Amino acid sequence: MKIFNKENIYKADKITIKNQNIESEVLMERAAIQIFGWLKTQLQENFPTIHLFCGIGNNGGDGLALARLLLNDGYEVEVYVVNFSDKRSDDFLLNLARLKENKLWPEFIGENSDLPQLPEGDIVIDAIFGIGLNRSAAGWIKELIQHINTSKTYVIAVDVPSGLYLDKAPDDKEAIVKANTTITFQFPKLVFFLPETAEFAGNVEIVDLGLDREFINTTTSEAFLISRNDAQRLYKPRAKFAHKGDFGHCLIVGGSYGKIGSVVLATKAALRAGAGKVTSLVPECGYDILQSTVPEAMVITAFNDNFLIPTEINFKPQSSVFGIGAGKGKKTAKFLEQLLTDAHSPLLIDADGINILAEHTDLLELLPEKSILTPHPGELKRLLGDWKDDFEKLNKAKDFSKKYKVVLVIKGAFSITIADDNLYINTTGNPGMATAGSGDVLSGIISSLVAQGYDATIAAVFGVYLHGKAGDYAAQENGFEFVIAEDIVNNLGNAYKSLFQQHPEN
Ligand SMILES: NC(=O)C1=CN([C@@H]2O[C@H](COP(=O)(O)OP(=O)(O)OC[C@H]3O[C@@H](n4cnc5c(N)ncnc54)[C@H](O)[C@@H]3O)[C@@H](O)[C@H]2O)[C@@H](O)CC1
Ligand SMILES: Nc1ncnc2c1ncn2[C@@H]1O[C@H](COP(=O)(O)OP(=O)(O)O)[C@@H](O)[C@H]1O
Ligand SMILES: [K+]
Repeated sequence: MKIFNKENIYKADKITIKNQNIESEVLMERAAIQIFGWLKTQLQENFPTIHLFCGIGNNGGDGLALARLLLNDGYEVEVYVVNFSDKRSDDFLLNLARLKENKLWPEFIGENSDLPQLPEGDIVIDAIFGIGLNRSAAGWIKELIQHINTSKTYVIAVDVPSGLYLDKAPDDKEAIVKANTTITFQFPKLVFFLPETAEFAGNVEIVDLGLDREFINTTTSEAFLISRNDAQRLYKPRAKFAHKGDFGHCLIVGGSYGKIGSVVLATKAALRAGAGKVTSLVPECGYDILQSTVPEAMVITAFNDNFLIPTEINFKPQSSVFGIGAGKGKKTAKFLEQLLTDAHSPLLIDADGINILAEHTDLLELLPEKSILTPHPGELKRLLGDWKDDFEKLNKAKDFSKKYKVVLVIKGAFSITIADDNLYINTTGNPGMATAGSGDVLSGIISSLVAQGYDATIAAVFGVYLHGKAGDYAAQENGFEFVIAEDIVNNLGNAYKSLFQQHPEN
């Protein structure tokens, strides 16, 4: 699903109004109807008091239209106009008049007003600012936002939590509504998925306003949210007469004394994700372990007991992983240099492989095009240096990916894959996956997809999706704490199957 920037969201509005030959207030009504429908479904037979805080732009207009729909359906509503300027939008004024026709006169609050009581258990609708925010909320508006945030109400943000910018980092985090749920219109917004700002949006619901399809389809965007529909399109079905040679040979290079388990996990993951053949290359101390825990894999060893040293590889894999559990000793770094120099296919570099690159930056120039790096934020920092906020981090990561022609996967909740100036944000996964070895599983999956012929960017995007989905299945039965990395491997089958189930279980 495309994530549009602010400019294109406004354009989509304009073009829809023109092509559907409607007034702008029709879109506002659609927006309000969608939120009303969502709220009604959630509340079922409950009728808590609903406090609606409406600004004076179109976000406020949405709030006023919603207040009318709720009122006419028998809900108890308290409507406040957050009266920060006299530049009211036309559709705000229209909906204010409609509300008054329905005999509801909102309370206007300003600099010297008392802040309304917000009893525990009530609902707050935040329609103060939407995408039109152009500076931080300050003064009494900030106080009002803090009043909402400290109340024990359930807060639903209309389109965007008020105070959050769409295209830059917040300059005052105290001046942003912390929503429990954000109901956003037509397009997901990037800031809802970035580590520093996701907490303000809470659960994100995307509702359809029927905006112009052709404009949406033909307008390019830099960022995409990857959900099931998107992942489904990436899947390559298997031919009836396929044989193992069709699904590539994946080489997993890693491990050191005490860290052979990482290679076991990645090897199993590569096999379960569908690679035709997998060979693992480990120091000699790993030989017996791998042969007994993963009999399906072939094993070769470096001529050293406890860590990897330069070793000749006498076959040409379709993909390779380097770095998991490898340590970053001098000889191991030399081996990475050898692999990079001799590479015939893209490499996936993870963990200590990334740490070696960060310490020997001359090796970066040797990365084969379309190689994949999968850092967690700590490893990314070693590679790129520090950043001041999420936007700077993404820009640095994009520059890096362009400079070295590689795919970067920034791991975490909502992992982000960066390639060719595009960002792909993953939606699967859960905190149960914050457990040792889950990154090793991801490396195995992505590299397996590359071996099977998936393009590197697609392998990364699809692999991250499947990994998260498998983690979701793993957590489903016994909760987050119980998940270990092996459970993610064991649920890969469920993750694949869920792509095509009519009603996936999660
Ligand atoms: N396609 C869509 O996405 C649709 C969007 N609509 C709504 O329209 C909203 C955008 O409306 P607007 O463009 O009117 O913008 P907003 O309603 O977000 O607010 C704009 C007003 O707030 C002022 N303002 C901004 N930051 C301020 C600050 N810190 N302190 C005081 N005043 C500040 C601006 O100068 C302007 O007057 C969307 O977020 C959404 O809620 C819907 O009405 C219909 C369709
Ligand atoms: N809270 C979370 N939500 C979703 N995914 C998560 C979460 N925490 C971790 N993960 C995923 O688990 C994996 C952890 O990888 P990593 O940090 O390299 O762990 P390790 O080095 O122990 O294998 C990543 O793919 C990451 O996206
Ligand atoms: K809002």
